Amino acid sequence: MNVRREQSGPGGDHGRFLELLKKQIEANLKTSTHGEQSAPMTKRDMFDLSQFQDEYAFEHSISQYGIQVKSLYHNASPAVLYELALKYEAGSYISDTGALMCSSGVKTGRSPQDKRLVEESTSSDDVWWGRVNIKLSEASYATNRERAIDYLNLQERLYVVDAFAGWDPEYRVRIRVIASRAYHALFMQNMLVMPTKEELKNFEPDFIIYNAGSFPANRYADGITSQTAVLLHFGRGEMVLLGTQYAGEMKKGVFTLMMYLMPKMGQLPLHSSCNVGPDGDVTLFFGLSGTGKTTLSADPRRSLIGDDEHVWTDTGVFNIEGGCYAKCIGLSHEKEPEIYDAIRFGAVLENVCFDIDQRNPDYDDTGVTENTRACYPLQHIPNAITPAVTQTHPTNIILLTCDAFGVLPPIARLTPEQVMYHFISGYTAKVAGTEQGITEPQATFSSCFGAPFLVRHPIVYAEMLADKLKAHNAAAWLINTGWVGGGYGKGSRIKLRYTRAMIDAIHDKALEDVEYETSQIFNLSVPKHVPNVPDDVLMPSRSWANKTEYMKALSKLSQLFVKNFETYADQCPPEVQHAGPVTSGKLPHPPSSSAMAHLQSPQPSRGASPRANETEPHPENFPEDISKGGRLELTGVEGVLNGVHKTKTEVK
Ligand SMILES: Nc1ncnc2c1ncn2[C@@H]1O[C@H](COP(=O)(O)OP(=O)(O)O)[C@@H](O)[C@H]1O
Ligand SMILES: C=C(OP(=O)(O)O)C(=O)O
Repeated sequence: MNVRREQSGPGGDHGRFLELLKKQIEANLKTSTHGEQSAPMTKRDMFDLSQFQDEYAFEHSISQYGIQVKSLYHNASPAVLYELALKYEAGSYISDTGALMCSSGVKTGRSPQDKRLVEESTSSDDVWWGRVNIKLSEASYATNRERAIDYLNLQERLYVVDAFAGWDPEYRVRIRVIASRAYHALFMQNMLVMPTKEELKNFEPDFIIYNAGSFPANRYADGITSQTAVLLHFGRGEMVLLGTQYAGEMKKGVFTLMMYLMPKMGQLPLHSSCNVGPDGDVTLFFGLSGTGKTTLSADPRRSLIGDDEHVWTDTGVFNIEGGCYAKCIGLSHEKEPEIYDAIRFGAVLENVCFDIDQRNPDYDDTGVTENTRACYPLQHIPNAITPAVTQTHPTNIILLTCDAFGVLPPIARLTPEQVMYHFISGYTAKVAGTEQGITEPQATFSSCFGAPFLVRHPIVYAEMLADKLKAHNAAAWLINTGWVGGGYGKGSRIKLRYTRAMIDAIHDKALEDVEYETSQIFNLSVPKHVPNVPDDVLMPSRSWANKTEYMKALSKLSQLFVKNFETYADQCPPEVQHAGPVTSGKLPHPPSSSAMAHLQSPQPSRGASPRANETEPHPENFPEDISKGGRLELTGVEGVLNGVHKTKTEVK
């Protein structure tokens, strides 16, 4: 739809209806008396009472929130949004392949420290309060909400997007975005699932995003600490954005909503990508931002379901989103052809530098940010499946970690207990740019590989995953897409083609009959050979030139794992507690009971059984305290539990 709507002035609802009717009749008359002979009326010109009713209902609905702007662009076509962005939004251009290039201004990544959840009666008991979910009072929310609406009301024109979060009609949520920028509207039209004309009729949103990101928050309001505010109110079904125009906040706001809602419906939301093989086998790739979900799920041999946010339901998996949001840094046709070619008319390029004459993007230029992005509809990927739903349960679960210490093997097969341990731990690195203030990879524990988006306690999601794994017997793998041969600054990021070869080997079942060896400390089962990957890349103890440095880094990382897991240990069965690194021959925590207690220890039946590796040096040969000298430090937000720490969790 490409509808520009003029909103009513005084005269009340009835008056407005008549006014609309009059306008339409005049337009029809003009068309039918044009020229000597009656010009044929287009379908759009024809009197259509139902269209009036829809427009009327829409306007009525918008005005209920106090929005009084005259020009509303409702689910406008990409072409119209392009024109408006180019005309009114500084820093907007068309790229040589037809993408809309936009600037998000000062904020070029998410602002997790400015995210707040309103403490209110309908949701408060379910929330994992702490540093991820920081409380905000109703009063402070009201102040900032009003500020956002006041700002939106000052605009000449606003953009409204009505669309769904979720491809499965049973679980989808109706989202309305009200924004002051055409770029934000196009972004969300790509990222949400657009309704059909029929579905748009009587569309009453469950959740509204007020995006007033070009205007600062009131930093003197109680609980607000900067001019940026990313506010969620589950009771009201609302999100308010002030002081950030980074479009990723909206999509992650919707994901946060799904992280809250889906467990209420007994379904498991995951920060993961998903694709399907020619035989219908489904793979989920879990990972924090920058670990490779988008890159690795875009695979010419497999069909894409989605690149970032999914729900594993009782019947299969559905994508929450209608599009992808890929990182562009270092993008080339050679390395990532599907993503490169998806950047064409309809796609949004965010904060990408380009040649001023030719308008061709320079994907190597980090002049604005390292977090340059492309957002495009799923349909821009040649083998994407829409509706993005599969009725099959996953065969493979791949945990992606970007290890900036460079000590985790590039690929390891996990036992069910190890999956739970690593899922709960969520060890990875934040890559530069995705969050404000992160300028180089920082090691972090981001529970469930998505701590910034968790609403409930991580154990809630972990227990649901344990149930799914038990029921569907998926094979699980840990893939380190981070550093090899040394940590950040010394080693190098593992070549994408090697990671792809490992993923291919998983899908080709080429790792079922190879020999495995066990890595020390982490006790990970590592294949000795992977087709098209040099053997010496596979085991870190061999890929590091300096073995002493390696043992120091290994020892340090394992200590960090143990420390981090202390927070969760009392909620996990002994098998899961013992599935982490063993640093001193002593197991860190006493056994306990939990919903995960059904997990049993034996290795999964697939493939050859791992064999102990006799060649690796042992860290106890390197007794120095390396925690002082390490180059990488853990950042604080993830992995640290604050506030409510539930001893018993249940799905509500
Ligand atoms: N071995 C690798 N595996 C996956 N991605 C890699 C690898 N090496 C470099 N990269 C780069 O890392 C980035 C991964 O980003 P992306 O796939 O968007 O992550 P996510 O979807 O998890 O946020 C891409 O820019 C990709 O080119
Ligand atoms: C958009 C984000 O995530 P991803 O890179 O996973 O898309 C983000 O973390 O801001």
